[in-house]
Formats: sequence, C-alpha cells, structure tokens
Amino acid sequence: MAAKSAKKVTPLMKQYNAIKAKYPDALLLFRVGDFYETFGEDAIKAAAILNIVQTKRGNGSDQETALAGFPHHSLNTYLPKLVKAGERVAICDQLEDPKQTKTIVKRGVTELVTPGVALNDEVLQSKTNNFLCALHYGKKELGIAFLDVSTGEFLTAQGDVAHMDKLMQNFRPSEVLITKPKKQAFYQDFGQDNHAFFLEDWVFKTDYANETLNDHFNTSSLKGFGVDHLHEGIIAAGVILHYLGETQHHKLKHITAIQRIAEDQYIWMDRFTIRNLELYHANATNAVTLLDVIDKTISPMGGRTLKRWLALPLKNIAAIQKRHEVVQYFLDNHTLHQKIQHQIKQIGDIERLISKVATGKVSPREVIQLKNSLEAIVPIKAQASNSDNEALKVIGDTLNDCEVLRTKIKETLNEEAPVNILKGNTIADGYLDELDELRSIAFSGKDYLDKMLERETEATGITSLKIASNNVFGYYIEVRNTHKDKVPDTWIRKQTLVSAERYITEELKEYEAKILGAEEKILALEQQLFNDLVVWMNEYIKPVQLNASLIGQLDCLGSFAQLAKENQYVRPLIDESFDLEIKNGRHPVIEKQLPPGEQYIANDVLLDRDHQQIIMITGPNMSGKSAILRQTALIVLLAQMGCFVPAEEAKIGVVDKIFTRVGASDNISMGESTFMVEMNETASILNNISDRSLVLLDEIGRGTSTYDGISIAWAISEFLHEHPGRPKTLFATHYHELNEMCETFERIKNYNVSVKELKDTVLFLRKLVPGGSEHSFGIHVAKMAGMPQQVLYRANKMLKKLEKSHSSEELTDKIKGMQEEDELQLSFFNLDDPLLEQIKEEILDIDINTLTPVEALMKLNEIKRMLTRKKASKV
Ligand SMILES: Nc1ncnc2c1ncn2[C@@H]1O[C@H](COP(=O)(O)OP(=O)(O)OP(=O)(O)O)[C@@H](O)[C@H]1O
Repeated sequence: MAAKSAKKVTPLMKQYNAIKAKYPDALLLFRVGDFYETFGEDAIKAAAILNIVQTKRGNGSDQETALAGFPHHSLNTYLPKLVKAGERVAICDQLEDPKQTKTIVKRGVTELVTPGVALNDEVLQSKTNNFLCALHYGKKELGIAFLDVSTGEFLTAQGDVAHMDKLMQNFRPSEVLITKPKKQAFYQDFGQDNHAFFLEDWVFKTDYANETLNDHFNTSSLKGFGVDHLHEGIIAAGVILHYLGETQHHKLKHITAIQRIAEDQYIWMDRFTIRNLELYHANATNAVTLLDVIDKTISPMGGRTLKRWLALPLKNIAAIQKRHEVVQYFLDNHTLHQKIQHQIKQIGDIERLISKVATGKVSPREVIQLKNSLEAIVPIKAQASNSDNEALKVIGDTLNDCEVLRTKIKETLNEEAPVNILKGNTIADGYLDELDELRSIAFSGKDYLDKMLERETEATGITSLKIASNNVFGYYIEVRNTHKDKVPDTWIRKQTLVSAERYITEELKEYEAKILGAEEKILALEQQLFNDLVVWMNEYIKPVQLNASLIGQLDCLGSFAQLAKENQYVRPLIDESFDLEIKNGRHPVIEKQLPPGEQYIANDVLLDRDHQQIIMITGPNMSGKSAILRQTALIVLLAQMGCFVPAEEAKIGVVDKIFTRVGASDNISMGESTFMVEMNETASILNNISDRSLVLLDEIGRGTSTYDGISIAWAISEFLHEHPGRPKTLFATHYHELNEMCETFERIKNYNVSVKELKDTVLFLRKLVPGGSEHSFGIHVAKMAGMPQQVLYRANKMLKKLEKSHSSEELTDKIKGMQEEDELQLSFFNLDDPLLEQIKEEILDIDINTLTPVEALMKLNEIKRMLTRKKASKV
C-alpha cells in the first residue's frame, strides 16, 4: 500500500520537477506558502551552507527526499550566503494569488542569481565592482567583456592569452562565461581559480552578438561605441547580454554604453608584476597591500574608481598632470578640500541606486537616499565650479544638479518613506487629493468612533460602552453584563466574554467596510504612484551615472590629497624625458609596517638612458634590495595614477610598461620546471620592452646552479644594455660576479645596500651606495644566528675556495684537499671523533651550487646543534 502511494507524485512535486529540469545547474528555491523550500540534492547543499535543519519528505518510501526551507521574508539573509558559497540560485515564486485559484498555484523562476549577476546589497561589496566576464576564443585572438550589472559598466577588449589574463587580474570577475568546447583550454590558460560557467557554443556567434547588442542599445551598428572592429570582444559582450536574459534580468536600461578598454592609454603591467607588487592582492594572508595603504576614499564610487586607477595608471602626461594639479589645489586650499570631503560623505552609492531604479528593484527609502545624495552634490558642484583650478572647474560644470529629479522625488515621497512599500506612508501628503481623502477616512476614524460612542451611550443609557476592534471580529461594541438588558434589538451579538458581550451594528459594519476599503485603496494607489515615479526616473539614468563617475574621481583626488598630507608625499614631476630621478624615496607599504620607533631609510634611485641605464644591486639577504626595487615601481605607478609619491623629490620620464620578475626561491622542491617558468617569463619581458619600460629583476637566475645562474643573469643584463630601447633596469642579485659587468658595459652601474659588520652581528644600514660587493653574504646570516667561531671559520674558508672553483667536478677534490689542509685547525675535536666524521659527511654531501643562503643557514644550525649536544655531553 505504502509503495503504491509512494509512486504517485503529488501535483506540487510534479510542478517542482518540471521547473527544476529547466535549471539543472541551479539551486532551486521553491516558494510554497510562506516558505522557500529546497528538495533533494539542493536541500542537502542548502542545509549545509545555511546551517538550517534538513528534514525528509516521503516517510521512508522509495520516493523519500531531503527537504530544507526557510521563511520567505528571510530571503535577503539566506540568498547572499548561497551565492557567496558559489551557488547559482533560481528563485521560483508563486505567480498568482493562491486565494484566487482552486487548482495548484502557477509558479515560475523570477530570477536566477549567480555570483557574477548580483544586485543584492548583501552579496555586493560597496567599494568593489562585481564583474561578470565572458571570454571568447577567436581564431587569432581572444575576446573579453566585463559587466557590472549593479553599476551598469560594460567593457570589452581583445588580444592574446597573456593580455586577457592581465585583464582578468585587473577586473577580478566573480564569474566567467566560456563555451563548453573550450573548457580544457580555459583551465589550461587561466588556471582553476575562476568561478567558471560553461555555455552552449551557439551563443558565441558574431551575428547573434551584434543583434543582441544592437537590440539592447537600440542602435543599428556598434560604431558609435568605438568597438565595432573588436570582433571577438563583441562576441564576448553578446554572450554577457544573452546570459542576463537567461538569468531573467530583462530591465537593463542602466547599461547605457559599451566601452573599449583602451589599453594603449595605460601602463602595461603583466600579471606577475601586479601580483609581485601586491597592488590590491596580498601574497600572504594578512599582508597589507598598496591599496590598503593608499585608500582614503569615502564613497563607494571613490573606492571603485581608485581600484580602476590603480589597475590602469595613465601614460598621457597632460592627463596625469591634471590629476596632480587638483591634488595640489586641495592641499593648498584646505577648507575647500574639507568641505568637499564633508559633502561626499553624505553621498550614498548613487551608481548602484540608479541601477536599482532601472531594474525596478529600488525601495522607497532608497529613492529618498538617492535624492539626499543628489542634494549633497549641489554644494560640491558650486564649490568646484567656483574654484580657480581648471580641472576642478570642469568637474563642477559637468556635475548635474538633477534639480527636476530631486524636486519630483521630494514632492512625491514622504521623507520617512519605508523600505517596504506595503508598510504604507510612502507617498507624501498633499501629492494627490484622492489619496489624502482616503487617508482621512482611514486614519481619522478615531474621531468618528468617539462620536458614535457618544450617540449610542445617549440612546441606550449604557454608561460603560466601549468601541474597539480585533483581528477576528473586526469592530464591535462591548457591553458589560450588568447593562445587557439595555441592548437594542438591532444589535447583533458576536462574542460572549465572562463579564461582557460584544455586538456589531449596521453603522459599525458600514464604517468598517469603508475603512478597510480605504486602506486597500491607499496601498494600491501608493504602489501605483511609486511605480510611476520609478519609471519616470529612468530618464535620469545617464545624468546620475555621470555624477557617480565624477564624484568617484573627485573622491579619489581628495583621497590622494589626504594621503599626501598624512604621509608627507610630494608632487612628482612627469615629463617626456627618459630619466627617472627619485630622491629619498620610500616604500609606501613597508614604511607603514615598521615597528614603533623604527624609521624607514629613504633611498635615491637615478636611472637614465645615457649613463646609468642598469643598476646592479648587491647586498646580503634582508638588507632591503627588494624593497628598493619595489618602491621604485610603486612610486612610478602612484605618480602615473595621479597620486603624490613617498619621496622627497621625484622626476619621472613617463613610463609605458613595468615588468618585474622574481627568481624562483625554492626550485629544489619544485624541480626544473620552476626555472623554466622563470626563464619563460623573463623571455616575455625581453621580447616586449620599449624605450620607456621599467624593468625590475630580483634574483633572476637563482633557480639554477650558481654558474648557470650567473651566466643567465649576465646574458639578460647584457641584452638589456644592448637593446636599442635602453630600458631602465634595476637588478638585485647576490651574484657579486655580476659586478664585473660594469667594466665592459658602460651604462651598467654597481650599487650595494650597505651593512656594517660589528663584532658578532651585522647591522643593516639599508642605504643604497655606489659600488659592488666583494663576497657572498651567507656567512653574515650565520654570524647573526650566533654560530660558533670554528664553524664560521670553516664555512668561510670553504665558500672562498668554492667560489674560485669553476666546475662541479672539481668540487669534490677541492673539498677533500681543503679538509686535509684544514683539519688541524679544528683542534677542538679529536681527529678520530665520530662526530667529526659525521660533520665531515654532512659537509661533503652539500651541493653548494644549488644551496640557497637560507638552506646554508639551516645546515649550519644543524651542525651547531650536533656540536652543542656534544659539548653538553662532555660537561
Ligand atoms: N629602507 C628600509 N628601511 C627600513 N626597513 C627596511 C628598508 N628596506 C627593507 N627594510 C626591512 O627589511 C626587510 C627585508 O627587506 P627586503 O625583502 O627588501 O630584503 P632583500 O635584500 O630583498 O632580501 P632577500 O634577498 O632575502 O629577498 C623588509 O621586509 C623591511 O622590513
């Protein structure tokens, strides 16, 4: 019997199965009454992610299925958690009023929320764009498009894999769309880290893309956007719009344009450089990024603009200088700076608010927020327009005070409008006579009831009459039992209590109907008026978006001034020269991380085309070589973003590309391939450099044996020196052999990061001084670790000899010879001491060619431990 009934699928589950079949990749939230329910696999996932109870449906039958749900009003709490966990969530709602239908309620998916297509504030981060990306593999090139549906920004580009990879690093999309047949290629080219979704191949077609885009923009060609030549990019952009349709996002008026990412206008940085410089993504957990240090923006638009500026520093000198001028102006005009910042603080996320207007998801309270934000723009516009700084004036003149929009919102909406329109009191008093009248009926009831009570008391002579209402019986007149006999016949008894009776009268019934009718009408009218307002507001999408962009810029520039003031940054000079002159430059992040009382040691870096094109920096580990390299790149980058820089003075011949490469540090554990990767990466630099490039090489060549490493580092430096572009280069190395290069190559100069050797420690002076280093530095570290003198002496001696040797075959013989020669020195031990034998073996086993300083240190530590143990056992 049970088995028979179990086979029968209920109409509800039948409907569920049909809808689920259309969205197999999504977690389906199925509205049943006041709940969103999930079933089967979805329920198991939802219960785990949301930490909600999972139950069963089907009572042990073979149709038993898992079930988990939550109240519909908690959607805003639970939905973001599912999306953040990487789920695609299909929201299936009831499409008709259950009260109006006798059969099963019609249901359908009203929205598919995916990580890249989110409008919900709980999913979005205010200072970060949330980009959806589509990538198309064309015949020669790849096309890419990015859309932030929450702000309406839509961008496209095309190029090779490296180029696409760099853009992905810049824009960090939350979701990437790719055609199914390219799944493997995508993982190979871009790794497994992206949240990818694979679509059918037919979506990736030129005609379809053009049609979709032209339909959306209501254009006949994409020429006007300057993207018509980007065939692959257009396909990617078409895929994005297609996907929005698929996810039930149809109201997209806020996507007003598509823009080409004009890479030629920005400094080129490849992904290694972006990562290595830790611009906005830390390499270690809790590490501080450049963005963390420089971000003083105070609005969501400013925060997002800053990220964009950081990813895309400018090359156009005039544009850079314009930004510098505004920053300087803010610094010179403190009061204006403060006033503008104060006003910006009052501005909400107008960019996302206007998107919500377009998508019809805006709440009454948000419309009020938008109006208040636009009001805060009015004084900014006036102040900027009245300033005597040209660039600021342009911003002021371009800002739109949106007066008509503000006035209309003000007269339509109540200033205290609720989030949920059903709460009532959304539309302002005095906006519509009809509404005012209804309100007076609905809300002036107290007066009317008081009068009725007075009349009835007089007519019946009952002194303790009461008029009230409850949810079950509506309005009633209550009579205490002592007066029961005085109740007129026309009253109808509704409820009996212990000490009283409740009645209704004809008049009370009529009154109730009128009030209820009025309340219903008020709600309907309010909804209609609010909807009309929102539709009307669509005309203001473009001006509000323009304001958002200008406020974002202004916030950024104000933030640069704030940063300069707080940290003694100076205005850099950008010109067309090829020189780089930094006086007393600092590393913006490290200087903020130093322990209290410690000062960052500033350094000069001078590079030019004629005398000092390449600087070879030697110095022991931890002396500050990498810091000098990175601070140089960061100073250039900050300057070309329009920011001031951490230095005493900086003169920068505009840079078009920044390359950084860091040699593999743990090649031994990672094997040959790491070295190959390092060489491949370096090769890509050598093939792409120009006369305005800045190249930073940190310990390149470290990932192989010493002599290979030296030879490669030598060859790379020689290549850069001889390159007609004469790219400016900083090369940090521990191969002091490279210091010899300056004798042959006139534009290579030696510098070292100075240290002072004290009796038993090394003091880092961190000053970059002219001149090379004469020897290796591993021993310094050993010294610092407090090695016994004998061990140090021995290590020093061995190293010196090894440095002189030229091939690894000679090493063993040499070491043997050295042992015989030096054995007497180690009088601390008995010659036949088994420990000595063991240490001997240890040292002989070391392959110095591939030994990194840290490993040397560890080895020495091991030997020290042996000796300490020996010493202790003797005592
Ligand atoms: N100019 C400076 N002033 C103060 N502290 C500094 C300075 N430069 C570097 N440091 C400190 O020294 C640490 C090591 O610097 P850095 O990593 O640049 O050394 P390195 O010579 O490149 O070492 P390695 O060869 O091991 O990579 C930094 O993390 C920082 O704390």
